[in-house]
Amino acid sequence: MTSRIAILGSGEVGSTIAYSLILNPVAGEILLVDPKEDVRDAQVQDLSDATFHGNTSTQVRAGTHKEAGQCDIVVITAGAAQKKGESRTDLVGRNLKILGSAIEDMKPFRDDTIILLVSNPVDILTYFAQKFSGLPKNQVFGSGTFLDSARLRGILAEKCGVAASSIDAYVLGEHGDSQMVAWSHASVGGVPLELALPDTSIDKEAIAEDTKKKAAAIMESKGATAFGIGGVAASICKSILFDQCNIRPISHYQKDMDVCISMPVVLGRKGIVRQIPMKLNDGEKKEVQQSAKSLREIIEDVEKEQGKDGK
Ligand SMILES: NC(=O)C1=CN([C@@H]2O[C@H](COP(=O)(O)OP(=O)(O)OC[C@H]3O[C@@H](n4cnc5c(N)ncnc54)[C@H](O)[C@@H]3O)[C@@H](O)[C@H]2O)C=CC1
Ligand SMILES: CC(=O)C(=O)O
Repeated sequence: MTSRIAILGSGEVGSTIAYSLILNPVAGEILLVDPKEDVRDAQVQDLSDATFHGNTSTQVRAGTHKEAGQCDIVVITAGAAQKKGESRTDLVGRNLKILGSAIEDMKPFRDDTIILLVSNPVDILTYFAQKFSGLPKNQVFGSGTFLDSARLRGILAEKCGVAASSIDAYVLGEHGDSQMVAWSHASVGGVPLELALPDTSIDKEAIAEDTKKKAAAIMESKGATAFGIGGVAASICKSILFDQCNIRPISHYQKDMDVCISMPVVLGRKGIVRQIPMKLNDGEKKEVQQSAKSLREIIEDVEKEQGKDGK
């Protein structure tokens, strides 16, 4: 059977994810779902023109929320993006409302549908998407700090003169201001960073800060980010549909803290197969807990304002 990916939101991010999925074919069909029908249809036409390069059999068409609920993967990019000076968490009120109504419109879901959250604040929306959808928690997760980790590797690669693909380094916690870098696990070619690059001076604090601020720096000049998340979301979809069992830092439910934050997991056809336990040092553990705490406070504020169900 043809695999199908629905993308909710056909704006900057949704259309770029669709484009990445066409260039690196992952699914037979991509459905774009957006209440702005004129924009959606124009994106379908434009993207269809990109399917003629001979390397893809992917079809793109407009779809409904109901059809999305029956797809293999639903990628949610619906909602507002940050304006200059706004943080991701400033979007919570606007985007939670959109998320709630979009999920109701998609019901009933196929039992094995996977929901990938991209809209911000992605960790908070992932938490509520799990509640709203009623799907198993391993099937509802967010792109989280996979994008930040890619940014970190890119910066490290440039500083060290090593290919980014040879660097293993994770940003964990919130996809946002309280994120942290798990330096104790950073390695180059499997060798701890300091051992592998003894002559390279690395200002870890500055690198972590540049990684965190990269989205804001891009937005300052071009108003939005899209290509990075386009590649990241398409790669997540590929890990799922091809059952690749890649290890990725993805936002998912943490029972002990009752939040969704990013830690490394194995990603396969059923979604999150399992978490990879990381032996963080005491300082890093504290940073992750602090990050989770800041998200828990936002969740509690939302629940206080809108009732326990967040709607
Ligand atoms: N997680 C990540 O790493 C990243 C997340 N983002 C987030 O992605 C989101 C989308 O950003 P852009 O595409 O730039 O915004 P955009 O404004 O270009 O597009 C959003 C689209 O969502 C549509 N929409 C609204 N309600 C909908 C519904 N119920 N169903 C389907 N579609 C609906 C709108 O009509 C609009 O076309 C933002 O929240 C942004 O912060 C952006 C970049 C990276
Ligand atoms: C906008 C956003 O979340 C990012 O580019 O990281």
